Amino acid sequence: MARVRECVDNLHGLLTAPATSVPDQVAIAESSIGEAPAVVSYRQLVEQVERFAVALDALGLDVGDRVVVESRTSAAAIALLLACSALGLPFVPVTAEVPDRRVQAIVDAVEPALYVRDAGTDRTGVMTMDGTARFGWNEWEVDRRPAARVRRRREVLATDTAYIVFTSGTSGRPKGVVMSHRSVVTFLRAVLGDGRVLSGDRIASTSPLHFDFALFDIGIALGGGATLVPVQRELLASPRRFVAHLKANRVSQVNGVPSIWRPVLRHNPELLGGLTDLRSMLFAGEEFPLPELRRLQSVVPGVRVVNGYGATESMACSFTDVPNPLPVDADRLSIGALHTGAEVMLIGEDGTVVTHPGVVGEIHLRSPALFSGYWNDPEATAAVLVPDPVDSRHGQVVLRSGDLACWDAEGGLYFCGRADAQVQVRGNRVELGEVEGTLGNLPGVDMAVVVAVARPSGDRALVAYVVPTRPWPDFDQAKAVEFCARELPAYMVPRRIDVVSELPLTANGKVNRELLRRRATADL
Ligand SMILES: Nc1ncnc2c1ncn2[C@@H]1O[C@H](COS(=O)(=O)NC(=O)C[C@H](N)c2cccc(Br)c2)[C@@H](O)[C@H]1O
Repeated sequence: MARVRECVDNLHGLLTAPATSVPDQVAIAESSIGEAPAVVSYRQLVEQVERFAVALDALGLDVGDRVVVESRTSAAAIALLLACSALGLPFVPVTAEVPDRRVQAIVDAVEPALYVRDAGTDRTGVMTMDGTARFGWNEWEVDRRPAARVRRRREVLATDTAYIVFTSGTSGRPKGVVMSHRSVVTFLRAVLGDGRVLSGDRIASTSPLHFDFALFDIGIALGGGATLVPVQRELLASPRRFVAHLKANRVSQVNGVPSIWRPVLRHNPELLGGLTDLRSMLFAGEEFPLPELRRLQSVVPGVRVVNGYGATESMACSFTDVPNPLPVDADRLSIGALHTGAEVMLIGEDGTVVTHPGVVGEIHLRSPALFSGYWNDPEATAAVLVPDPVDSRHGQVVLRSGDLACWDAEGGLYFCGRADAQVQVRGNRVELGEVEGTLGNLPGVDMAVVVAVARPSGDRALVAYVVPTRPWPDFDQAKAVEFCARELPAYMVPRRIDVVSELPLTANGKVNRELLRRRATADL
């Protein structure tokens, strides 16, 4: 079987490089679940990668054959992903949190040559047509060998697929984001080049392996010769255990979606003050509600907070420091500090480039780290990898993000919601985020989510869900509606405002707006 050559861009090469310079540096610090060693050095990681590569090679797969890996973020899983990369086998990460129906849809779409799951999981509801195996640290068990195949390929190239990550895709049908080694390595090198990771860093990764945020964490930690500290999902629900884990591992950086901070901010914010090694936290995936962000800054005043923005289709594109402390009158965060080697254009509805401050346009990303396309979906691909709106003659495509934003006079770039989050209410365009921002200013409201519900009349009604800063015995809905009526035009005032103790989350930890929309439709 072909093995990637040293000089060819590949995740394996980038993430195992520190084994040459700092072989005894800890690569991954695992809470000692099962028999996996508590810490794994770069040398030990590379040895395990090699064992998996030999095992995979023995199965006779061909470059490009997909391997579905079901696992939590672990040293063994990372070693397996890197072994797949070395052999040019695209990995498709799934986790126990992904329901059978969705895993089946992914398996049916990618037709994996091999489905490997970590010994800790057992999933019976998924039919696979080819090879199956189980793995662990120093553990490899083939249950069903993959069918024999002709090996057509002789080299692993930078343009070969590193991974396919399925996104929920607002349209409902999951779309497989196909990322090449060249794209993801180019992106990670740029972020590392911007000096975001120091080799002594200990980076807590709180995202599930099926979410590319986890792949980002693995990429910058190992690519930067730092230490990755996986944080399992069950720890996030318990503030005491979450903080204890961060402290025990002397974590210097915590990466995750905004919701990972919600439980500790609500129940035990004082615990965060004890994290003396914590230097920075990076959030990404959705906007951080400003009341919560202010509270977070107040309990960890010296910690750098970075607003990471970007889509799986380019992994990410900007990392902007949040002003610390956030000015009192700030009602939005910039996403304008692009990593080196990327450029954003705002395109107006008329297709021209928007440069005037305050004018909203759709973010188009020019970058060498763009995805190859959606797996087996050329139409969806053509809709987002579009000709360069400035000059299409050179044939280069840019990523049409679906996100709206505007510049300010100082070059700050401000997120103005998803293009598909613009709704028409009684003929008026409403940016749901604007209504959410206003509700967020209501005293005692921690965060607010506003959804638009289609009415039989064809019009839309706005329904708001607010999370109070503390248990709120008698939320006065009339007063809240009155507050909105004073602050917003009539068509932007929610029809209902419900108090919820917490908001439903997606498998990636983002607010589950789709579920709230369904709930609002049922309630109305
Ligand atoms: N910082 C923000 N403010 C506001 N809206 C954000 C932010 N980050 C996203 N989004 C939204 O999420 C969409 C994209 O979702 S995604 O494809 O699932 N990818 C993601 O969420 C995660 C993303 N790949 C990623 C992974 C690792 C590091 C970083 Br840094 C970013 C974007 O198009 C935006 O609409």
